[in-house]
Amino acid sequence: MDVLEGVTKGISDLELLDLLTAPDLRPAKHGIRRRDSDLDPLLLAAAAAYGPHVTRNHYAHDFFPAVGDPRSEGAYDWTRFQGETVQARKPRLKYVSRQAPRSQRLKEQGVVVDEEKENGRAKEAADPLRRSDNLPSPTSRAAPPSSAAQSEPPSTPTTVSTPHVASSEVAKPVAEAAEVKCMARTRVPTPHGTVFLHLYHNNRDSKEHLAVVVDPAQLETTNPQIAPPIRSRSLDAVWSDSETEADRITRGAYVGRLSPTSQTPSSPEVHPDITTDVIPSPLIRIHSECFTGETIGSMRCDCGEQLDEAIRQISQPIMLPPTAGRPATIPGRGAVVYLRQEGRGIGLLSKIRAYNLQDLGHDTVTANLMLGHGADERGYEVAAAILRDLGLGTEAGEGVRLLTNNPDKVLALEKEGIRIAERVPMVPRSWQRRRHQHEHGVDEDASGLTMIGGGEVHGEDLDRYLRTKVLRMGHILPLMDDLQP
Ligand SMILES: Nc1nc2c(ncn2[C@@H]2O[C@H](COP(=O)(O)OP(=O)(O)OP(=O)(O)O)[C@@H](O)[C@H]2O)c(=O)[nH]1
Repeated sequence: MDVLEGVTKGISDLELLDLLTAPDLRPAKHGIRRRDSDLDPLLLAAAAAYGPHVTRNHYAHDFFPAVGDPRSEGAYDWTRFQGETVQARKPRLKYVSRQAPRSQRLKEQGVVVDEEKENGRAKEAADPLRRSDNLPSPTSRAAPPSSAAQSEPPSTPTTVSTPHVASSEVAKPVAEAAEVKCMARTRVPTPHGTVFLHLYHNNRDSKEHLAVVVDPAQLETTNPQIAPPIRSRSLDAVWSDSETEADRITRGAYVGRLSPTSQTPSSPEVHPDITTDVIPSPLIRIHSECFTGETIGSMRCDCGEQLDEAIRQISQPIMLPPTAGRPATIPGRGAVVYLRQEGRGIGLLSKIRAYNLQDLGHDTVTANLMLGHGADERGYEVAAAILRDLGLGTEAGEGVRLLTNNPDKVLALEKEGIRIAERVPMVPRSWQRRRHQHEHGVDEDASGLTMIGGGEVHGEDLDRYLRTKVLRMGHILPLMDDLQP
């Protein structure tokens, strides 16, 4: 080693690699014999390129109980592990640290530690765009300290030793309410008028849920807005002392219309909780992602049509009771909360498989159950948090009119504390047309109904899907059995 050390002092890793593996090693000069390395130079170089933080020896780690035990089913392949049998169970080796965390040891030694800095949190706190600030771990966080504890001055360093508590002994975290943060907002012109697209992060999952806010009156700067603006509290909040006006405007925290000549950052004070008797509660739709229906125009379901129809209905001008000095109508207002829970929460892969089971004759509910899923695996906590952030359905503000036929959605939102003033039915366009034809004897096609795809969705698959929703999922929609297709 000493010889090598003398030889290699001051030369780079690459030169060393060259020295050990080159065919024309210069033994005479360095005084050492050439030896062919068993090691692949590329492997050596790759190993040298990694930093010291990478643990390379995982074979002794207890990743999964059966791994490495050739007697167990699924040995060496944890995906095949079927669980330990009672006979085969051997005492599990568990790594338990006997050392308290560094911060605690330093405290015990009387060293004052800036914990924020130690944990690198100071920067995170100042930068709300950092992911960890917006996406806490999917497991529940511990309940925040009580206000009394928060107001206590920092304790002086003490030498009293606190026993190190194993993580399993730490008090169980209290279930938290879903929290959301609007990361960005922008104006989007649509066939139904201008909407504001809001992108949210939350503390429940790592998905980017969205809110499509219809409130074009916010673009008007000349006429005073009669209804309270639908704006995100978390977006309009000041995120840090160092945030500039340009930062705020780039993430969409502005008022009025943004243009090269108009750039007015918003302030947290732009959220009056005004309620007025003359303006109907905003129309809201909680919509779940459906790639097939919304993107490729699948006619197995009416999801694409529902999304479009919701934005259309919300965008309709609102008639006001005639009063002197007030306009007869105001622009439509409301929102579509777009949740990334594809396939009623089972995901696209399972939904595609479910479609094949439906082709075999099973309905949408049975197909889900056959795949080991629930009929509906969705949750509405994040949707409720988004509505609260937009000041919709809150105790202080207005109630909402909810566009849905699904009674479970209404109950779930009410359970989350959302005030629902009215349920507004969502009647499929093809059923509206057929009822109209039946009642008026007019052969009317779907023109006149605006839709991104240019028409309504219809067909046997759709009718079967809608019937199942009514008959097996309790959706509130009059059936069309008596009418001709
Ligand atoms: N698993 C499964 N999901 C489906 C199927 N067809 C549509 N979906 C999903 O169902 C969801 C659509 O539900 P929503 O539009 O929110 O409607 P809903 O809860 O049924 O009730 P409404 O509010 O009355 O429309 C989307 O996530 C679709 O991907 C299907 O056959 N199987």
